Amino acid sequence: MSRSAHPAGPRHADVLPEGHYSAPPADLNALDPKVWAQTVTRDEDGVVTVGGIPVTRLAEEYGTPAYVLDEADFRARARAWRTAFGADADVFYAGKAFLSRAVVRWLHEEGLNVDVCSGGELATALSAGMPADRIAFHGNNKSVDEITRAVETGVGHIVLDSFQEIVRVAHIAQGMGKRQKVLIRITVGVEAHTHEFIATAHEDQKFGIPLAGGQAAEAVRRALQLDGLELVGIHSHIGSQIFDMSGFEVAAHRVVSLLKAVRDEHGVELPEIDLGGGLGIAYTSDDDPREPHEIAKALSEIVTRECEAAKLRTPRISVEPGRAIVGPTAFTLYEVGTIKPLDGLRTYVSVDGGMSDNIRTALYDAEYSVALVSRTSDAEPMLARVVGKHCESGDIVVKDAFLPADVAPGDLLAVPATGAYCRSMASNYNHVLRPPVVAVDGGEARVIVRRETEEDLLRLDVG
Ligand SMILES: Cc1ncc(COP(=O)(O)O)c(C=O)c1O
Ligand SMILES: N[C@@H](CCCC[NH3+])C(=O)O
Repeated sequence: MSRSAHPAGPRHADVLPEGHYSAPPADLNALDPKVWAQTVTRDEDGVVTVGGIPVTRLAEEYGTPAYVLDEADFRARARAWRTAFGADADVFYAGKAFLSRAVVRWLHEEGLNVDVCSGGELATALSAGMPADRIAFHGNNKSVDEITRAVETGVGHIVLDSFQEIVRVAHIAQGMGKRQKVLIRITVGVEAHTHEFIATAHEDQKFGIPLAGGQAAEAVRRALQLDGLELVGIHSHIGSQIFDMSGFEVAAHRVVSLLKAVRDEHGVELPEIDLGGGLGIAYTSDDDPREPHEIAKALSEIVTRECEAAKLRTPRISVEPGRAIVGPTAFTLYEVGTIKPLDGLRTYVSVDGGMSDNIRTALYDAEYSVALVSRTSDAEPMLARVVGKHCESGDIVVKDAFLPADVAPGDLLAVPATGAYCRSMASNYNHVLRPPVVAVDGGEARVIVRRETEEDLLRLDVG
């Protein structure tokens, strides 16, 4: 990542604190289209608009903090994945990134399927009308109740994550007189270049069955023997927020090698492979994401080539993008509260949310950018840290950012690229209420997930 050691921030230029920071951008009022949703722009008064609506109006109507989601952008990204993979492949949107009924309806309309990993996500997808056979069920520790519901409702497939689960799902399906379609999730032994908490294909972590030591082959052997299961394929997901395509390519290669081994041992050609999600997005201008058509081309080429070489029928490919679809489509709108300049260090700019609406900075040391969106400013750049309102010094939203030095209480700030893993990982820490998700499109805004209320909190407190 390109990080300059010496930003030219005039107010703090004498003693620069340790940490990651870039030089201030040439124009603090500019909005880099790499990190902002597609319809975001500034109007002639300098106010940022999205979907044709000024953020000042959104703040007045819906309050802050709020996640603001650009529906046209979401649909365009979903469609780009659908088109890139074509009719011979399936795109399962990873619901863990952000799931709501509106989103499920958009996905349905755009021809995507959904991957869920809990009873709650399954219920949301079903209640919004996603046909059960277009839902895949994931998870490393699915409960008996979750498996039973998944089989009962007829989900398209269940992804088996362990030897115990192979037996458990077979037993439950057989008990219902059903034969459940399943894939086996394997760990291909790839070191994905991402934060260790979100890398999932190396061996020492909780997901999947290792390819190493013949364990994946043994899992296939067992699954093929059980009446309650119809083994249709192999699944691999190497991690998340990945830019380097080589990890996906190695994973595809290893999955095809297993298909070949299965054919050689059992005479069975498994018809499907799922290569998971994980494509990275731009959180700051330093990130250069790959496009869906690039990953589609790379994956289909390698699978086709290797299957031809092995004289295997080319399997149907599916993928599970989450972040790459929803991440860039939303920003979080905050109001500035207390401002605290620390001489020789940086200025702490507090906003009315924090780690309860975006845990990613605290959890993964994630980097974000931020902009003043309620007006433009010609003031000098000021090295700032955008922090929340929680009782925790790690409650940081944007660790190192340049904001105009005249930023003041009441200004609106927006943090782009918060569509994925922000609302879905939000908490009630300090009994702060989770923000709404406001969808905007063609000059209209509507709440798709409402703001939590104190009544919501107290309803659960039955003591
Ligand atoms: C099995 C599986 N599929 C898909 C995803 C979605 O990943 P991403 O949001 O990085 O595309 C995840 C999360 O990392 C996952 O665990
Ligand atoms: N929650 C993580 C990604 C993990 C995805 C689920 N396997 C993030 O915010 O980056």
